[in-house]
Amino acid sequence: MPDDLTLPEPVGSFPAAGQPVPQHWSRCFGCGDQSPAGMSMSFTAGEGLDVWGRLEVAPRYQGGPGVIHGGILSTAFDEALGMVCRSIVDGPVVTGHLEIDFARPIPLGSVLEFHARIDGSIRRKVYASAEARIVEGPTADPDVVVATSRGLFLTVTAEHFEKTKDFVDGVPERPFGTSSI
Ligand SMILES: CCCCCCCC(=O)SCCNC(=O)CCNC(=O)[C@H](O)C(C)(C)COP(=O)(O)OP(=O)(O)OC[C@H]1O[C@@H](n2cnc3c(N)ncnc32)[C@H](O)[C@@H]1OP(=O)(O)O
Repeated sequence: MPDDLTLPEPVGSFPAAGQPVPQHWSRCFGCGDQSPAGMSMSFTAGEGLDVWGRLEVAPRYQGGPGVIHGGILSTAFDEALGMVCRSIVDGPVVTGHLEIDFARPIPLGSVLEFHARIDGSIRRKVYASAEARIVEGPTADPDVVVATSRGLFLTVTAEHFEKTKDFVDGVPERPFGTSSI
């Protein structure tokens, strides 16, 4: 992480603490309510430049026997880190770099809570980090961090999605948020 990062003020469009952070795109696999095969993650604004996220670990997310697939967990972190970028960016962002540390097995049937925060930004780059805890399920322990993540997100303009908008899956009824097409 660069050592000349700054911590901007929150943007006016970001919800107040404790309020839901809306999906950024209804067809998003991570958070969209028009993505039937998706993960339906939900998010709440934190007290500062942070968000809380929730994922129910469905049986279809299985990787090894009885545990979440690492790619699913990575997707959840991608979503959580992208969501927290909305606290300081009033426009689309995309993932440039994503790191995950898998600390503990996560059984199917768990409910994961994610806490993501802004570490700083410079130019178009936003650095964010997050951790996950199991808050419901067979091995729930809110004091144990089961995985952590760091990511770099780049602000982009609407033109970023221009080349792919013809490939949108379905007709979105509710296009809104930072990466609406
Ligand atoms: C609310 C939103 C929630 C979203 C959740 C889900 C998010 C996603 O999954 S998005 C999908 C996955 N990501 C993508 O498809 C992005 C694909 N990649 C790209 O389009 C491009 O590489 C992109 C936009 C990231 C960067 O390209 P470009 O805009 O040309 O940036 P570029 O000018 O090269 O670099 C800008 C800066 O970022 C840095 N940078 C770019 N990529 C990286 C990288 N991978 N690692 C480190 N630094 C990088 C550059 O070094 C440069 O830094 P500096 O300002 O210090 O010179």
